[in-house]
Amino acid sequence: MTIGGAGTGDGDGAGDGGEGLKALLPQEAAQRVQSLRLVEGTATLVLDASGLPPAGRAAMEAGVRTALQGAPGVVQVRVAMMADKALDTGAPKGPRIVAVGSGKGGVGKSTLAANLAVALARAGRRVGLVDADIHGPSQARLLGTEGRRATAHEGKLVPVESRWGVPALSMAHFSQTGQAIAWRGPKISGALLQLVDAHWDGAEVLVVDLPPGTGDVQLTMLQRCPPAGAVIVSTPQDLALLDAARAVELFAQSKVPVIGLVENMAGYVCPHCGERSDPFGAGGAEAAARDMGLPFLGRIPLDIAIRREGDAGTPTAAGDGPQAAAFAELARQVGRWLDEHP
Ligand SMILES: Nc1ncnc2c1ncn2[C@@H]1O[C@H](COP(=O)(O)OP(=O)(O)OP(=O)(O)O)[C@@H](O)[C@H]1O
Repeated sequence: MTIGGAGTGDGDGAGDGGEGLKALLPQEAAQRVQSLRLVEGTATLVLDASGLPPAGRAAMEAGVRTALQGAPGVVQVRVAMMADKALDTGAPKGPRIVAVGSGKGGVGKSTLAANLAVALARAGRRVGLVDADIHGPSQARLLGTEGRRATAHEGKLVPVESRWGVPALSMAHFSQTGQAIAWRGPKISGALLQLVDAHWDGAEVLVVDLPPGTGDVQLTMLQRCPPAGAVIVSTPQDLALLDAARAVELFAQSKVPVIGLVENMAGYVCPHCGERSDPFGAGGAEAAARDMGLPFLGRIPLDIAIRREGDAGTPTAAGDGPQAAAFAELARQVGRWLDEHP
């Protein structure tokens, strides 16, 4: 398990099958490689674009694509151009972003993002929520804003208010419930930027619920609106933890600090007697966090009430039970991290 490995440890920035490819790049691009990986036909590059004007960035990206197209083993090329925030005039300005990510789908990342946002708001923070899961949005349901439509004002979107003190934007606020959104590449990136660069007036934190994995949305986010930090969600099983390590690596390669790892569905709470058991084992995520040198932010149990309240649009964190307290504790840690990393 490596963190940042190829991009930060060995000095040449290439790894996981990327060494040979780096030699094919135009010299200036090769010097700016922060990480380069080739996994199952997809070459993923992160380049340092500090100081380059927009036209220079576009030209460098085009040069990289041309150089790698048709190279041995390469089916697809993904390029993220990272710029020093002070120099990046293209990045939307606004609240600080806390990205909530996972390596794998279905681990409860959206549930966690919604409850984290509500718990931060309850703790007195001004917070907004972006549902960056463009293909499978779920935040409108989780916050009880299904069927509501986002509006626009002076060319920017106006978030939809929820009952929980958390305004939100989701593709579900634009499409019919259940309608699939079959967008790809640039269209997805454009949608994400509009959701982030909206009228988040006065919000200090924007919780962004990322889709699972390491695709276009993640790369756009890292490139155009880099998060202040990331929270990674995993279930306790080994396989989920391996995927979580990949998500951690993506952020680490892009120099986005990982605030910590949260274990969701940790232990089962019996709805009848309230007793807790551990069908998937205990302590896996905490040990994985330790191995990766990351803070462990706590456990949220598998509790049928969390699913029921999520489906009903009344987030658990807005209530008073033990699970609300668990989300409050998570929010306290994330809030403290933000205060300590201004
Ligand atoms: N701690 C929990 N206890 C009980 N049910 C949970 C818990 N966390 C999430 N769930 C339920 O698990 C299902 C998946 O959760 P969620 O949609 O938040 O996952 P996700 O990782 O965002 O999934 P996707 O990758 O599909 O977006 C939902 O039905 C949700 O209500």
